[in-house]
Amino acid sequence: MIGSHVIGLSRLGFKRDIKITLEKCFISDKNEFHKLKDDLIEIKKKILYKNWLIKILNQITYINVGDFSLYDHILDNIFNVCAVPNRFGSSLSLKNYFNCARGDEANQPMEMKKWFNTNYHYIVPEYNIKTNFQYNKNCFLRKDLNFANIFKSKIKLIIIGPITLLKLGKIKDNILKNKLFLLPKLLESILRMIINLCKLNNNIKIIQIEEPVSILNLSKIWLENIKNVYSLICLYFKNILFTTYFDEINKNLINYLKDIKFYAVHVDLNNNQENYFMKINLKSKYISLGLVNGRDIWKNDLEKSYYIISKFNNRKIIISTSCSLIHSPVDISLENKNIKKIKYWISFGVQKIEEINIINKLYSDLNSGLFINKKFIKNIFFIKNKKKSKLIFFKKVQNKLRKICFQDFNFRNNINEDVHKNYFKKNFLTTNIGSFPQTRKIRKIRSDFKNNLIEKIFYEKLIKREIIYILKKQLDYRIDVLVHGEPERNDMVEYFAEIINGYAITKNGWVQSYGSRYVKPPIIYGDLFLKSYMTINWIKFSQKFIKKPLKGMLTGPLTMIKWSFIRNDQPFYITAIQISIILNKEILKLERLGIKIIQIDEPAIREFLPIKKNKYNKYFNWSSKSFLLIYKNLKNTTQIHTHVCYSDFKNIINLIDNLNVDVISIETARSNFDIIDSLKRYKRSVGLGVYDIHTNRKMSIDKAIYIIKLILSNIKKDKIWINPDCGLKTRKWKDIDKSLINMVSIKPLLN
Ligand code: MET
Ligand SMILES: [Zn+2]
Repeated sequence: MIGSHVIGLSRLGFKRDIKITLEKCFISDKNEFHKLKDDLIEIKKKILYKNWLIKILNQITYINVGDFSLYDHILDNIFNVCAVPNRFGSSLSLKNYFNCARGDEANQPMEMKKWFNTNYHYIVPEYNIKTNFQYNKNCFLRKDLNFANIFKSKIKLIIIGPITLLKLGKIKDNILKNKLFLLPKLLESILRMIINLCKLNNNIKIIQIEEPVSILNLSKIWLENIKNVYSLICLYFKNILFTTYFDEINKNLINYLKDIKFYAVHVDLNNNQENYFMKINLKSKYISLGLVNGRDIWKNDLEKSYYIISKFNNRKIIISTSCSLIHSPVDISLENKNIKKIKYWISFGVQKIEEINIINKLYSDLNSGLFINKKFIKNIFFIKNKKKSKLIFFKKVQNKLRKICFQDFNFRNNINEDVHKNYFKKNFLTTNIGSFPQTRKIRKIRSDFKNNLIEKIFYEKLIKREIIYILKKQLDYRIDVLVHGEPERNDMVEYFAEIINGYAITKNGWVQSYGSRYVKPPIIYGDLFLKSYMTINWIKFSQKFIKKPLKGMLTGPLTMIKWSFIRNDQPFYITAIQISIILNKEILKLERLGIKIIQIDEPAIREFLPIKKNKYNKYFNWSSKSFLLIYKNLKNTTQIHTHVCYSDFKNIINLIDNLNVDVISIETARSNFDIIDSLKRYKRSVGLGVYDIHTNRKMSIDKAIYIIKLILSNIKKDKIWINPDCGLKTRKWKDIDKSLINMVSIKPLLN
């Protein structure tokens, strides 16, 4: 058998075992915390134990220590080297670890950011001139290593490399000019840590140092430093597994690394990248092939994997997942009838580990017993079965796709601005982004209906009652353009996915988003088409009750894809176009109903941006095309809004411009000067998200006015709308009442 390993494993437990205790810890006082802590550690041990056992049962060469985290692995690594931000003091306790992640009475939490192009958020390290790295002798790794001794297995120690730890961090003072200044001390602490941990447990046979920043554009000075750091590390340690994932390693970096004697270099073969990696010439003894995709949910095509391996026949190889399995749900065997029809095409985390075992056996001994051959044959069967399944291909959809031509992309070139102005004559129009508080009552109505406890008619009656309440509230606040409030939607993507054919919803397919927050992305498995209209019923009803304009509310194709698991048998953009065709039908129906404004949310538009700059244009091209298709045959008098949930749109301002929407609503509550600058180039209307809905604090009138006045230097007042910076579903009525009154009250102060 050749060697095998798994880059990382899910930390949720099979049934989100850790969530409840974790969340209790977040809100507990000192005494309670003390008691809860022991429970938490017990749960963690159970999860670790199961994770190790799965690997052992599947004959994976190494069990992992260092891939578990109670909140986030970057935060763990910050604690490993004592880089706690000053405002949280120097304590390395678990309580302080949670304080850093969640904030405490006095301090803002550390920032979170999306982990490369995934939906996982990591905690952003903070540095300043005084950051004093040291090896934390009580780091979590130590305890986990002790515990791992119950198995006598070979251990793979996992840490985040010093370059990634620095590069992803933020400088928090005005003195430190260059993060690389901190590198020597950081490197020293990491070396000390590895030496100490290896002394502690001599089952550590291999050290996975993750440097995902290797896929980014790196300046010469960073490249030189990576070379120096790893030359030194590999001088001390002969068993370093240099680990990259998500994309190709930066070409220039390969030159810098070519003489370093790594034990192995791990590469992600997820996107047909084998040809790229076949050619790279590194001195590592082994190449670790990330064959089993850690980011999708499809069965590995074992035949294809075998073929890829054969291309590397001049190298010594180890077999692995492309990246950590935290991006994939835990175990398909927990699924019930919801995805019964497609279950045999799917692999979640546990099944992916089994696949590594099969690939390994296949490769090592083609004549291995009947058992494995059986699994291989079964795999070939299911892969073939999927390729021609009637569940996937629908002639009607395929025909529509084939017929799409240039004229179908409505560029909205001849928008009549005067018509738009005639509907809404005032400057600084106010509106909302869509959702309103999801009260316990609303959730119960939905879950009762789902569990067949109430009839459809009754369910609709109850939801309509909620809509009326939300509409009345907005009239009280004197909002100009109203929304129905989305009480029928749990999660916006899941809501639409339930209605669209070709989508499946899992029961337990949870994936960590951050800390104790998990998401359950629906699965797109086949051609997408509508079973019925998706929003019309609710909008039609709402419209009857008000004279003021009502905004229709849809989710765009990019978000529908990015927040789902998608097909691996066709490119993204084909799936996007299928969604756009559906949205087109819906939007035309809304127009026919007399809805004059329609919002198509695209909160994931930025997350989709490829990692490599040279892929930006391709993304801009297909994503804007799919958006323009939604407007096919739409009148130019219907006003289109979109909403994105972040302010950092420096790199995508051109893309947003190409969507040809009339109004884009963005987050400005935590505004910085970057947005104001970016807006200089933007010629259309902008909805300013002046109310920060991510905290339960009341909206500040002064701050909002200050920001709007700054923005007025770049955008005319008849192009400015005022709104919260996202939907209000996570807020309570008592929080939003005052804030929305405040929001409307700033209008007269601006005119
Ligand atoms: C994550 S963006 C959310 C937009 C959606 N319309 C809402 O208001 O909830
Ligand atoms: Zn949003």
